[in-house]
Amino acid sequence: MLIAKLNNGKDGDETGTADGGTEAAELWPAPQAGGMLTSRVALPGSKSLTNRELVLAALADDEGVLRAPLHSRDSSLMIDALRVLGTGIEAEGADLRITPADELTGSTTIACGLAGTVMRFVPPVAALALGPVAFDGDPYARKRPMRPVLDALRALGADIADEGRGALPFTVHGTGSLRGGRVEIDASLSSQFVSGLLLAAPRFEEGVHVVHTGERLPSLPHIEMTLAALRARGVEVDSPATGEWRVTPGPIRAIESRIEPDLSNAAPFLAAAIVAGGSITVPNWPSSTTQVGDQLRQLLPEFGATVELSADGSLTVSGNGTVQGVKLHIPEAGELAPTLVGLAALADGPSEITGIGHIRHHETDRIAALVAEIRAIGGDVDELEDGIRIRPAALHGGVWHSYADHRMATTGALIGLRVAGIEVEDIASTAKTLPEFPELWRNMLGLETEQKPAASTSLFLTLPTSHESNTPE
Ligand SMILES: O=C(O)C1=C[C@@H](OP(=O)(O)O)[C@@H](O)[C@H](O)C1
Ligand SMILES: C=C(OP(=O)(O)O)C(=O)O
Repeated sequence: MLIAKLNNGKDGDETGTADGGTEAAELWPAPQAGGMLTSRVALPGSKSLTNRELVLAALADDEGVLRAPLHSRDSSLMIDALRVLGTGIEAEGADLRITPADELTGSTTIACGLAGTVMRFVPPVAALALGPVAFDGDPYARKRPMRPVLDALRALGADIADEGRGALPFTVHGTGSLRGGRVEIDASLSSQFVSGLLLAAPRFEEGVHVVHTGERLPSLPHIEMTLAALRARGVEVDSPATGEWRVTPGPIRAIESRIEPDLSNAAPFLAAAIVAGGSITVPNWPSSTTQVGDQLRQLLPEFGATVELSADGSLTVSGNGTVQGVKLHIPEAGELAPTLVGLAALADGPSEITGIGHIRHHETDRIAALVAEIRAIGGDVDELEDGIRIRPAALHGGVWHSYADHRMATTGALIGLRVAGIEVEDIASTAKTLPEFPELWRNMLGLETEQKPAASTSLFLTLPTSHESNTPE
C-alpha cells in the first residue's frame, strides 16, 4: 500500500519533522474493515509501568531487571534521560538490566519529547543529581503544564530556574540530595505531578507527604499504580486521607519486574470488534492490575460489546457491527477517552462523555482536536468544557489530523474502519507508545504488512519525531 506524502491541508501549518524542518506530513489511508473480524492481537508492554519501573530501578539499591518492557519513543526517552544522569541500562534481548549510579550526575540535558512521564517523573530525580540538569522537549511539550511540579520541588528544597511560564524549558540545579517533607500541590491538571514526587521520594531525606489541594483529581488509577510500584520494592507508602500520600524515606529494593501488556493501547483494537463486528482477543490480560485500561471490560459493554476474560488470561471483545450511544463520566480514564469518543462518533444513538477536562493538557488539547476532526468529516459534535457530546451523523472521508498525538492517530484508524476515505496524517505519531501500530492494525484486518512501517523501532534509540503543529484550530 502506498503512503501518500501530502500537505496536511492547513496553509502554513505543516507538521514539524525529526530535524525540525517543515516537510509535509504523511497521509496513511486507513484500511476499511472488509467484514467481521476474528483476530488475536498481542500488545507490547505498558508505557506507564515501563517508565515507572525504569525510574525506580535507577534509584534502587542494586542492579535490577525489567522483563518485556515497552520499546517506544516514550520509553527510549526515559532510558536516555536516566542514562545521562549516570544510570547503566543495558539490553539483554528484549529485556533491560539497570545498574543504578553510585552518584547521579548532573551537568547534562534531558530531552522529554512529548512524554508526560519523562517531563514529570525525571525532575525530582534530577534534584538528587550533582549539577545542573536542563530539560526541554517537543514544541508542544512546552505547552504542557509543569508549574505545580516545579513549585512543589522548590518547596521541598530544590533550586530550579525556568522562564517564568511554568513549563519547559527549565533547569534543575541538583545538589545531590533533597530535603523533602510536606508539600501542597494542585494536581487537577495531571496525576503525573503527584506520581513524579512519590517515585523519587524514598530518596528524599524526609520522604514526602503530598497534599493535593485542587477540587478535581484526574487519573487516580495512575497514582494507585505508583503506590503499588513503590510497595513492590519495599517502600513504605500510605494515604492518610483522600488526596494525601506519604512516602517514608528508605531504600528502594532492586527487583526483577515483568511489565504487563499496555491495556490502554488495547483500546482501539478491542473497539474495532464493536465497529466491524466479530471478535478481537488480546492475550496475557493480567488477572489483577493497576492499569486503567482494565476498565475497558466495563466500558466497552456500554457501547454494546460482549466481553469475556478466559481462564488462560485472554480478553475477547465481540460485537455485531452496531455501536450504541453512551453516557459516561470517566475522570479516572482520560487516557481511554479518544478511543471511546471515536466509538461514540460511529454510534447509532447520541453520546455524552464527560469528566475529561484534563485531557486538554495531554499530547494536544484532545477535546478540541477530537471535536475539530469529527466535525471535519461530517460529525455532529458539541465541545463541552470537560467533555464531548455527539449525535449520530453520516460521516465522510477526509484527512484526519493527529496533532502529533498517538491516540488521535489511532482514533482516526478506528473511524476509518467504517468510513471510507479516511487518511490519517502522521500515523508515525503512534511511535510514542506503540511503533508497531500500523502493522498490528493491518494484521488484525488480515491485510499484508505495508512496505514502510510508521517509524524505526530500533531498540533503545530515541525515536526522533518532533512535531510543530499539534494545536487544534
Ligand atoms: O502516570 C502515568 O503513567 C499517566 C498518567 C495519566 O496522565 P494524566 O493524569 O495527565 O491524565 C495518563 O493519562 C498518562 O497517559 C499516563
Ligand atoms: C496522556 C498520555 O501521555 P503522557 O504520558 O505523555 O501524558 C497518553 O499516552 O495518553
